[in-house]
Amino acid sequence: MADLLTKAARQSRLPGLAESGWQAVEGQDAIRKIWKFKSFSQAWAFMSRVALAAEKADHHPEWSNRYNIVDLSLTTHSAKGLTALDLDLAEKIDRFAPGAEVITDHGAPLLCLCEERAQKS
Ligand SMILES: C[C@H](O)[C@H](O)[C@H]1CNC2=NC(N)=NC(=O)C2=N1
Repeated sequence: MADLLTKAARQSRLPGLAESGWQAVEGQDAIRKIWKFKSFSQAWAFMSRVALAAEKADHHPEWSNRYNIVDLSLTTHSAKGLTALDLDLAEKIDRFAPGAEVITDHGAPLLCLCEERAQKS
């Protein structure tokens, strides 16, 4: 079973992930990132790559998809917190979405493409 991250590992690896948009989840030892893609097709292509990487690593995200938006959290259930498995997968996932907009305000309402279109018309 994977061990919880040591303080040293957190200090060396979390800042780089924070720089790319991963944020701590309140009340939980987990990290979360939200991407906004230009289309559902791009979001789904990203999710397909994430799914394959997750299955290969036998380590799976908690995530949701709303049209062109993907909201994904990582933690290790068996260790009840962050392990190297989460950080390794997060770094891999970052390579799958180079062009997407990263949402940094996790508390703000977020409009998907159809809601944006409805607002304009
Ligand atoms: C049986 C299987 O190895 C475990 O359930 C794995 C699968 N995927 C997992 N994914 C995550 N995120 N945490 C886990 O503890 C975990 N455990």
